[in-house]
Amino acid sequence: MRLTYAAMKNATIGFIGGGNMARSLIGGLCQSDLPPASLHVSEPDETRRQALQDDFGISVHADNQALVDACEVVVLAVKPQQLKAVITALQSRADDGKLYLTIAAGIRTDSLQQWLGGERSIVRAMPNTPALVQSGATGLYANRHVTETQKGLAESILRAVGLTVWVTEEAQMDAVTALSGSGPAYFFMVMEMMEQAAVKLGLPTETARLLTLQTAFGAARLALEIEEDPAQLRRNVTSPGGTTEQAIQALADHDIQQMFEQALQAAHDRARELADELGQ
Ligand SMILES: NC(=O)C1=CN([C@@H]2O[C@H](COP(=O)(O)OP(=O)(O)OC[C@H]3O[C@@H](n4cnc5c(N)ncnc54)[C@H](OP(=O)(O)O)[C@@H]3O)[C@@H](O)[C@H]2O)C=CC1
Ligand SMILES: O=C(O)[C@@H]1CCC=N1
Repeated sequence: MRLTYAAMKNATIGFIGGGNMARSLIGGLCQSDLPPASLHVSEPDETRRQALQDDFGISVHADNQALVDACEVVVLAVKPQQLKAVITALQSRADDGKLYLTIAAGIRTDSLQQWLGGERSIVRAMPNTPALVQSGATGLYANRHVTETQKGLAESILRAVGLTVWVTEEAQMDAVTALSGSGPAYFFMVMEMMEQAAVKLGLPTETARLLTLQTAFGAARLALEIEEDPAQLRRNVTSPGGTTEQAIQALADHDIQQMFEQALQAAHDRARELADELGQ
């Protein structure tokens, strides 16, 4: 995909909804060399709106329509349950050339197009909160009305805050949601549990946390930078007859693989349910 980074720098990008994920994306984008003047957000909660303006120096709106009128890329960052009401309240012409970038879990581009009316350029994206520190991972899917230039623009925006991957079938976005959209929560939970277990073994909380976080960071960095796959990297830690072997056996005894399969399946199925419940 040819990157249109210059196009991104000249585009006005507006977020409808200034909650957790929008804040992560906005924070990450502000650390790239995107001028804050090109970023807008509309958010009903005044305190949250003010905080976004104070923290990032971006333009804030109480009114979604004012934001849509001002921006060529509209990022739909409200909860899936809020999306239909937000979109159907907007006035926009089908030929206005705007790119709609939805980050809502589950909700399909066909539903959005129906609510917006007419043929619309819609990119469905599933980012994650590490975007705030420019270490995000985003899956992307474009509907058939999205031009190559708009695809480049969407990719540039998400690429500025981390890694991007296009999927070819929209259904795959529910798997991306279960894996990398929700994924940071699984790793944070493992960190919480490892820290608590280490405290029970006698380490001070602060020491346990530091060692946990650096170990998570080091493991991820090693897996990203070394050719060996995660299974081999795990074997490299596991000395025969040693300590890791016992820990891995204890995890296998509780069928941790099946637990992860069930967890990702549950997240995937919830994305489908959200689409079926809310997509009409
Ligand atoms: N959190 C995450 O890690 C990820 C979230 N997503 C997706 O991002 C979207 C947002 O999630 P998240 O940030 O967690 O949720 P939040 O609830 O934190 O953010 C949504 C924001 O939109 C505001 N809002 C509500 N109604 C309107 C309206 N009419 N106009 C403008 N803004 C409105 C909400 O206000 P109020 O709270 O008052 O309702 C809230 O501030 C969801 O669709 C989710 O699926 C995708 C990837 C990862
Ligand atoms: O939990 C959720 O529904 C959202 C989507 C992916 C991460 N958070």
